[in-house]
Amino acid sequence: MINVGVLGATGAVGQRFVQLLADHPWFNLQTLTASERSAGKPYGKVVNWRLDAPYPDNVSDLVVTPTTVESVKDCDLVFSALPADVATSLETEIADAGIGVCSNARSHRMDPEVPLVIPEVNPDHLGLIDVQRDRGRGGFIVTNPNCSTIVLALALAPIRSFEFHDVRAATMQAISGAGFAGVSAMDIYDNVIPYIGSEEEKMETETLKIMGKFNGSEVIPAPFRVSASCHRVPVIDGHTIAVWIDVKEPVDEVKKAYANFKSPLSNLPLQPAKAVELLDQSDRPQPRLDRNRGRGMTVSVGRIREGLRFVALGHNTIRGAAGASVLNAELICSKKYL
Ligand SMILES: NC(=O)C1=CN([C@@H]2O[C@H](COP(=O)(O)OP(=O)(O)OC[C@H]3O[C@@H](n4cnc5c(N)ncnc54)[C@H](OP(=O)(O)O)[C@@H]3O)[C@@H](O)[C@H]2O)C=CC1
Ligand SMILES: N[C@@H](CC(=O)OP(=O)(O)O)C(=O)O
Repeated sequence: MINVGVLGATGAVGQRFVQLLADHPWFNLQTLTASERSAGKPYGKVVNWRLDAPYPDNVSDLVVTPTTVESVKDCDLVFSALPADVATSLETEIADAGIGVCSNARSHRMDPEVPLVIPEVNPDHLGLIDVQRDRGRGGFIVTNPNCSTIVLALALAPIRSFEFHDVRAATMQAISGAGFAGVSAMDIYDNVIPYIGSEEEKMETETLKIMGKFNGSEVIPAPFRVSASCHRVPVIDGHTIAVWIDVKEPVDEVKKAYANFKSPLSNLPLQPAKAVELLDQSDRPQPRLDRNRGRGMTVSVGRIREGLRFVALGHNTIRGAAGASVLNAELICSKKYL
């Protein structure tokens, strides 16, 4: 078993980590950190469990520690669900202290030596761990993408061998993406908010890094353009994206590419049977009906029409956050980086 901790374990993403790690076959969840407000008390006493999944009783007695390097010194690997302003320096210090960091935070995603990984799309980018180690780092930082970016990149993966230059995406993003205290009921009820700070820029840059080529020392970004428009909608979980892309192949051929898409992974505990699932019904995917496919790890694609146009959907705090990080960690272990 690999000893792991969760940084920011009481938050929206932190709780998802705890849910996914409490009974994980490879990882022994031994450390939970949060802010000074929560530190020193048993997790069961400070966490306000708000997931639609049972609370894992076996973590109740773990005493929450402050979020410091010292707190995680006995861990082999930590999962970070920290606010980005806290994550930036702390994740660096933890990795420099010899511990692996799988982070959800945006802080290091675009650092040239940090892999930004989706296991089914760019597993080879983990080679950047060697680049970090070659310059003397004992541990490593590996990141997963922004929650909208990961849905878009997985939806593009089955058609990446077709020629295209221009991807346009309009998101409809769930309120859980903003954290528990993120959007008030007065703001979101009966409403759509057509602005999510920096989200469009993240989709436009992260997608190109993920779908870029790793040449052994750096990632050369993919040569197409992404243009995004991001919107918050009154959905609890599940980000939906309408996509337009200048693929010239006929719809039937595109559908075949989705139907035939095979994940390159095998035997990772959290990998879904289908990373991308093509839905035939004319009114799918829908967040309430489709976000939990593959235990929240499957991205659903539907409404493929000439143009080329389609709709993609993924669970933003599972495939878009904690689940993405845990799958990255499983890949890291299977590649013997840990
Ligand atoms: N991949 C993705 O796209 C996604 C990434 N995220 C990212 O994940 C991170 C967490 O998001 P979310 O769970 O929504 O946030 P929350 O606000 O719900 O939770 C924040 C967590 O960090 C802790 N924390 C807050 N301030 C400090 C501090 N100064 N020092 C130590 N710990 C602190 C909190 O502890 P306490 O309870 O004690 O306050 C809590 O455990 C963010 O970086 C966010 O951007 C989020 C969603 C999707
Ligand atoms: N911005 C995302 C969640 C998030 O925190 O993203 P990031 O980790 O890229 O900052 C959302 O609102 O749904």
